[in-house]
Amino acid sequence: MMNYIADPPGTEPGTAPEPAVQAESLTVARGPRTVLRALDFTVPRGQITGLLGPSGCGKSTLMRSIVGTQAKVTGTLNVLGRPAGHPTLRTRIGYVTQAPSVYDDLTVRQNLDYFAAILDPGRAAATRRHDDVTRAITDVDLTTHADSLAGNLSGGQRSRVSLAVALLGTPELLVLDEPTVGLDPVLRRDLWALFHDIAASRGATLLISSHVMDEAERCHRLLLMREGEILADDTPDALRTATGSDTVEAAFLHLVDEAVATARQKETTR
Ligand SMILES: Nc1ncnc2c1ncn2[C@@H]1O[C@H](COP(=O)(O)OP(=O)(O)OP(=O)(O)O)[C@@H](O)[C@H]1O
Repeated sequence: MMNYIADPPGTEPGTAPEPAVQAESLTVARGPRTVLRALDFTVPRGQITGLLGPSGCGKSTLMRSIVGTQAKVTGTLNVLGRPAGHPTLRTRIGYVTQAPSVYDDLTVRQNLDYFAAILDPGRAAATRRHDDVTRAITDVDLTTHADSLAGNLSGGQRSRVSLAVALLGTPELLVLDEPTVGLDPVLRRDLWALFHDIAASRGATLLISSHVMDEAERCHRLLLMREGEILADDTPDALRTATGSDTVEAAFLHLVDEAVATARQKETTR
């Protein structure tokens, strides 16, 4: 069962804002296995936090827990001041899964119209929806493809349609699961510029997973994961300095070696 922490002291106007995500002893089982083990971390508001770690370490499971679609979650997990999965969070969070979730037989604009109508139903909302859809298509640079069938787009363009869906309704928290996989370097650079613009101009919080370590350098903060645990929770600069490394990749490898050595030491002293 999940617990809920009431707003911590210090959230009055003029004091530090509460984090976008706050986890204590967050544990998740998938099938017979515990895939996230007693995680404690926070995701600060208005910044880009990168969730980095090797394939299978639990990044998607952590993201699914935050957006409220993961079963068997225990411990405490607060999102935007509510327990994860709370119905009022639905329109406040944008979530992009690894597989683009778009309808191939609809155009880009029709896909967005459809999802916008689900988010904000009713005839009176039609004008608002039209504006939201046009803005989201512009944000992801698909204006010239607005009337193309999604099924005729490239993989990268389809990923951007999914991202545009997540941008509908101007969410406060964007959870993006490996949004740049398979994209060419120019598109990756442009998407990261868009992520920074969303954080800076709208004050949105972005949690972005990747296993490409050079993308870590583009984040304000990093959560480095390995085998269901968080190895480090800090800024790229602080991680490089603490480990005496030139890159985040080298810092990550340093931390992995340290974790393996500590585990071995524990084994031998048992
Ligand atoms: N449906 C499932 N049932 C049981 N175990 C699962 C299921 N999905 C994932 N797992 C296991 O949970 C662990 C974490 O998986 P998860 O998809 O969260 O990792 P990830 O870090 O996102 O990996 P990737 O980078 O490859 O997407 C893995 O060991 C995986 O085998």
